[in-house]
Order: sequence, then structure tokens, then C-alpha cells
Amino acid sequence: MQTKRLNRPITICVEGNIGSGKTTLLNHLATKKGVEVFEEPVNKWRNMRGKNLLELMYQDPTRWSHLFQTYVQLTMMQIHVQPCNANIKVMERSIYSARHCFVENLYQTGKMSEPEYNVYCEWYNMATNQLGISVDLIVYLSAEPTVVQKRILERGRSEEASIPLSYLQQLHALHQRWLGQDTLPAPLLVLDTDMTVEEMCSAIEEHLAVILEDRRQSSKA
Ligand SMILES: Cc1cc2cn([C@H]3C[C@H](O)[C@@H](CO)O3)c(=O)nc2[nH]1
Repeated sequence: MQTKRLNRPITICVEGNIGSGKTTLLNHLATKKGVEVFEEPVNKWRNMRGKNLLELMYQDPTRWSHLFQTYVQLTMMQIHVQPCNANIKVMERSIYSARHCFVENLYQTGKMSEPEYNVYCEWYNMATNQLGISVDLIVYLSAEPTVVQKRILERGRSEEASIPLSYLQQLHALHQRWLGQDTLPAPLLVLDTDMTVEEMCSAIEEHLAVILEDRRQSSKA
């Protein structure tokens, strides 16, 4: 990776359904020089001052999903604005997929009420318009819902034990719809989960070279 210190790191968000292999890719990227990886703060969600908000959300989404998603949004904002010593900042998911995939699903399926959704969206609009959040590349791990369902059961996270296939299909469809829009905050790189992590990394590095070149050009201008 680039040795000269960039004044603003190149930020990559790795997106994908639950169990789509993000952690495997992130762990491989973490071994690369000049890369700092910021995993999803799931541990904060599972222990917020002694309360497991993730478990509460899965047990009773109508009662707890707004609380859970507002805490997710806070913890993701904190990562977006967190200083990074490396030139390449890799995040697991983003404030964007929180809003366009998970919250959208909860609202569409009636688990989050309209006023809850509207208050959430006002926070989201302020955060994305006024906090100076910048993303340079969105990497999407595209995987079939039946494939991720198998992986989730193998991984065995207790809170996720009863996730129905329909939920994974809804999230899959919302990822496709969100990433199909032309209003994305950054260019999109779609990776298939039947690629090896090495192939995924070289595809990402190719895109990084283009972004670095653009940075060089714009810094000369
Ligand atoms: C950004 C974001 C991540 C995220 C994860 N989750 C859930 C899905 C998984 O079961 C678990 C860890 O990703 O949290 C969620 O409900 N809403 C989310 N929003």
C-alpha cells in the first residue's frame, strides 16, 4: 500500500448480508501493510451497560428495534469519524447500510413504527450531511440467502439462532435495491462469495490504485 501519509485515509466499507463472509475478508485485509480494520462493534450492542440490545431486538423487535438501531447508528458514526493512523481505513458495514437495509426492513415489516422511523431518519440525515463522513469505496459481498443461512447456523451466534430465511431474503433484496441506486456515497465493487479472499483483495487493490491516482491528480490541481 501507499507509504506516503495521506491527509485523509481512503475509507472502504465492506457490506453484505449476515453471514456473507465479511469477517473472513476483513481478517485478511487486516494483514496488509497500511490498512486499519474497524469491525462492527457487535460487542457494544451485546453489552450496553449490561444489557444485550441485540438479543432484545431479536426477541421483541417491535419493542426494541428502534432503540437498538439508534445505538447502532451512534456506534457506527463514532467509527466513521474516528481518526485512523493508516492510509486505508476499512469498516465493517456503515451508517448507510444500517439505514437502507436494516432499518428499512424493520419499518417495511412493521416492526419499527412510523414516528420511530422518522426520528431515526432525521438523526441519519443530520449525521450524513453535517458530520463530514466520507467513504471512498463500497465493497459488497453478494451471497445467496440460503448460503448465508447455512453460515449463520455454522457460526452459531446465540442471538441469531432463530433468524428465518425470509429475513435474510428481505435483507438481500434491500442490499440489492440500495446498491442499485445511482445516489451511492462512493463507487461500488461487487464481489462474489465464491471468490477466494486473495482474489477479493486483489480486486480491491486494483480499485485502490485508481482512487490513489485520483487523489494525486486532485492534490496537484
Ligand atoms: C450497520 C448495521 C449492522 C447491523 C447488524 N444487525 C444485526 C445483524 C446481525 O445479527 C448482528 C451483527 O451484524 O447485528 C442489525 O440488526 N442492524 C445493523 N445495522
